[in-house]
Amino acid sequence: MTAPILRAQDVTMIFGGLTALSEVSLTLDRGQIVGLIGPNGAGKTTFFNCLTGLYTPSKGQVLLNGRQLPSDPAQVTIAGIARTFQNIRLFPNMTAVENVMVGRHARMKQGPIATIFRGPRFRKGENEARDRAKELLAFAGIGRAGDELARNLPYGDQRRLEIARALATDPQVLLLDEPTAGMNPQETEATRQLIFKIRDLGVSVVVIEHDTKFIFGLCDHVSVLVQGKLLVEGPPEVVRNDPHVIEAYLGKPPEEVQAEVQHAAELLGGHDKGVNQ
Ligand SMILES: Nc1ncnc2c1ncn2[C@@H]1O[C@H](COP(=O)(O)OP(=O)(O)OP(=O)(O)O)[C@@H](O)[C@H]1O
Repeated sequence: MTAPILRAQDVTMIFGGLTALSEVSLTLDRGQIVGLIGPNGAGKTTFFNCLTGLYTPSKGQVLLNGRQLPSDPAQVTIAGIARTFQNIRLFPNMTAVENVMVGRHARMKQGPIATIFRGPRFRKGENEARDRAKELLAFAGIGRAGDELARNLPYGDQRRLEIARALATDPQVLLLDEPTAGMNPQETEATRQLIFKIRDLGVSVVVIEHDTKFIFGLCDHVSVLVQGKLLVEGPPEVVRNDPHVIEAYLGKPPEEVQAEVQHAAELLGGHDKGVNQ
């Protein structure tokens, strides 16, 4: 068995008097898609921030390929972790291609002299970055939008553009924070297929989403955070039917939920179809 690509161990994050995360652990294997769900304020984005060097955990550690994560986000990108944000963060007045090229520059080795004088080596690097950006836009399904300003793109395409830009850094691990927020069902399904394609490239993915149906139809493994603590984790079919998870979402006590699940199973002739389908 190969070692996990990413391992967060007992990550705790305290802001003043508020414990936003308490001893949260997560293991991401190569080629795996892991989902992170939980109610508002559960600590999901804070956890991503700990995985990208934006926050240094108060306790615990994050290991990428068995090595301690750098504490600087730019170094984390170079080490192989890329992310998208809950609120889209594009350069609105740059074209789609230029936005992706910004991601590509994290990987380029242009020295300051080459950049200042814009010599042949600089131009070669820029041309390569542009070609790669176009490839990635096509991969993300928005190849036609290369010359459009980011701010003029439809919302769903902006989200895809963010993913293309993250991929331009050649990540081993991609963290997606609510990639389908605000999308219609067709865009959501297209995003699900895009994430499968990304996984097929060999990139391991962690996804935060409120849409549990999307998560259960996408992920190999799901972790549920509630009030900064890991409530349940496991395969989607196990997590989906866990009464504590249903309680966290529906606000009902586990016993009541269990009774409802039982009742529904009886009505369906003994076939438990699950509650969140
Ligand atoms: N920089 C910060 N300083 C102080 N408190 C913070 C900071 N960042 C997050 N928090 C607090 O930590 C808790 C977890 O927030 P976080 O944004 O991680 O939750 P979330 O699960 O991503 O929520 P949502 O689903 O609404 O995005 C919240 O109580 C939030 O107010």
